[in-house]
Amino acid sequence: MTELPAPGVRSEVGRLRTVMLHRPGNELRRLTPRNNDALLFDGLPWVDRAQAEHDAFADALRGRGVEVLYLSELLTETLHDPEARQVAIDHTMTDLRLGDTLRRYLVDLAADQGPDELAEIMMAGLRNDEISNTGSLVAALHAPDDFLIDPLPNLLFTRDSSVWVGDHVTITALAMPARRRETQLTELIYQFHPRFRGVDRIHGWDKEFLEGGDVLALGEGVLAVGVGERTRPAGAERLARTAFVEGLAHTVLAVPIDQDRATMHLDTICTMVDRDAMVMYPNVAHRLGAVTIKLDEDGDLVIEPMEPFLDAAARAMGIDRLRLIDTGLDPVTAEREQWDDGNNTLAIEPRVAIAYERNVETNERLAAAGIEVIAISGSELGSGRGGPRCMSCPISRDSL
Ligand SMILES: NC(=[NH2+])NCCC[C@H](N)C(=O)O
Repeated sequence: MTELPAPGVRSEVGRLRTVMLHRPGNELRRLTPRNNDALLFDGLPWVDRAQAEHDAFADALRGRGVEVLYLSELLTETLHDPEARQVAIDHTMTDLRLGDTLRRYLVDLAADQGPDELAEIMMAGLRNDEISNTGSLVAALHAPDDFLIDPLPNLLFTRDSSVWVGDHVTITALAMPARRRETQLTELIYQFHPRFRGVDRIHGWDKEFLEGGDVLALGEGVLAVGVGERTRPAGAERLARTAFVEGLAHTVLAVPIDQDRATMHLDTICTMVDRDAMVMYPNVAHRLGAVTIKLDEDGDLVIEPMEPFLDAAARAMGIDRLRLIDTGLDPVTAEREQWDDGNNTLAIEPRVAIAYERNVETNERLAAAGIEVIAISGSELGSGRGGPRCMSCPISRDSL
């Protein structure tokens, strides 16, 4: 039997061995023009096509020797464990909106389901017209198509709901109400799935907001954490302190980003494509700043004054210069391609990255800079505003 690659991620570009994806499922069929904004989608994806695009993404990874794990399969396998089932049901049903009668009904209903059906309820949610008479005022007064358990269409973006820092896994705390429940699922998987037995977990879904799309492993022991619409300063501070104390990092850069949908995570602005090179949204490249955080001998955080991100990053990484791949685009093209996740690439080894094909100009500039671009189509996947990096959670990468 061949050994499974040991879990652990210490860079953005080390050879990718294992990744967790989520093939979009019925949770996407829940999106309507009335709920898509709250559920953080800019349109209504054609689900069959989104699945086909996602299968092509997974094939591109497998074609390069990457092991693809699916969140839904891990979840279903996890739900074979009676203790995990109990925790899953308790967490899913804590919502105060339900009231005691409906909660009791739903707990019983959930307890009767097999692992597949229970996983499906946890991911795709439950509508009022999908259950029968409950004797609950809450159910009686809700419209038939109201959700009693909300669907999780953003599970697709596995980047955000957990992030490996060295050999520890971070259970993140997602800022938007539509995504909060996602990290209860990732916590369940990492806590109970046999594959992850013995793995140390840090942070937690009940902690300060911290999203994986904001966390970049710039190099061994160096993290950059975007702080903006999603990750809050307190979330970045807790991650920094924990990473120092656990010996997972020696330097953390906190990087303020605009609190806008277009720049919701640091990885919508920049991603690494080589040991010492990034592709970055040109409209912000030279005004991005960073605050360097370290730990002193007394165990106190040392927080340095703000300086240009590229300088702070190079110093922390111990290199002369962090190369910026200048996409040299005019500001309008740059803005369009940034919106379509042109800067959100997934490196599978140094100088090889997966990117959306639609960002023609950004991809040309990457190729001209010596980066092999594996282009995938994302016309439907992109309607949730996330690219290849957002749609992947690396579990194992080789050290550089
Ligand atoms: N790492 C990322 N950039 N993730 C993108 C997440 C997109 C998702 N619809 C959201 O709004 O949360």
